[in-house]
Amino acid sequence: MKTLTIIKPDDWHLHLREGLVLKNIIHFTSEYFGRAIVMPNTKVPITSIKSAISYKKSIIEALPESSKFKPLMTMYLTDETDKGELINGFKNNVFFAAKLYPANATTNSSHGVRKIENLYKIFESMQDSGMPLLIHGEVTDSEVDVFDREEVFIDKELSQITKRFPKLKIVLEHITTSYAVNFVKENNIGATITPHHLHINRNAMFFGGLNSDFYCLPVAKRENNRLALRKAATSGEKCFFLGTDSAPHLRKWKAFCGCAGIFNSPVAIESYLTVFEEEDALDNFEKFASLNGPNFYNVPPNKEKLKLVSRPNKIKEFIDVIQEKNTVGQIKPFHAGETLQWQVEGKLI
Ligand SMILES: NC(=O)N[C@@H](CC(=O)O)C(=O)O
Ligand SMILES: [Zn+2]
Ligand SMILES: [Zn+2]
Repeated sequence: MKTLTIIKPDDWHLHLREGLVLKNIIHFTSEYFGRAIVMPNTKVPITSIKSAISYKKSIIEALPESSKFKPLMTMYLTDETDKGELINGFKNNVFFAAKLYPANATTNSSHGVRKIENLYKIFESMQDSGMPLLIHGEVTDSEVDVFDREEVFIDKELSQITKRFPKLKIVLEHITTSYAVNFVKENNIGATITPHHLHINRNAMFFGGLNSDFYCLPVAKRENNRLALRKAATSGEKCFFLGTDSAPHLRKWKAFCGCAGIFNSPVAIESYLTVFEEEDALDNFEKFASLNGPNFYNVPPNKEKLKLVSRPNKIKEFIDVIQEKNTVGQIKPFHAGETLQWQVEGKLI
């Protein structure tokens, strides 16, 4: 039996949600990842030190007993963001980073930023204090084709930001195109890559009829882009690191409104590993999962290890959301019903 032991990974882009969903899903991340950057697009977004502290407290209370998992909090930038609040929160270790959602670009982003230029003063202070800027990189103009929104964002917005703020620590989140891969490499910024964008191309959304299970934002693109992402992720290059963008939506909502987001935390490590094995790059997995992120963010890698075993691993069709022993909802995980060939030692889903 093939095994692989790596330094425990971190998830540099994660949605934990709140309340019952948070309580039911957090263990999928907290058991197998040392830290995670928690996205601030909760129903009422995390826009202040106070709300970040209380959200962090609810996450810690939801953790399994004696868990050492560390949630890293982010502040949701809006047109009204107060620079003092942001930088103070960073200097006092409340915020690990700031998150930029162009208004209405994705799930729960209606409070996002309408004119990015208006944030330039804030970016200057972030650059001075070393605070990372995490970006959902898509324009929202209705004239721009949904499949072109990442590229247009890079040309219209990101290239301006990198030019004006060359020392600002920027992560382009969940990249989906070869254009983004090249931009990241050439401009000294970082990027997260999700498991689903390594496995599916845009055909998946039309598999067996309109299929919202594979709908996320940015949407998966053409096959040539998927191949470029696989090459980037498995290259071991320092600018690319693990960020699952695991984004749970209850089945009833997903089926009803087709909301954007794929829930992959129950299978993320196994899903990535499948890709690394297929690309004959298992040797680079630890870099992508456990070393490149800490290197980018200037934090030490985790001390613990994680053992991965090559054996058939059948993934459940649904993860139940349980309240006082009753199933009150379900969430479909990525790879539902498939059998993967890797498993984190001791994990059953
Ligand atoms: N990726 C998604 O499709 N959805 C995310 C938001 C995001 O990361 O853009 C969500 O919060 O559901
Ligand atoms: Zn996003
Ligand atoms: Zn996300």
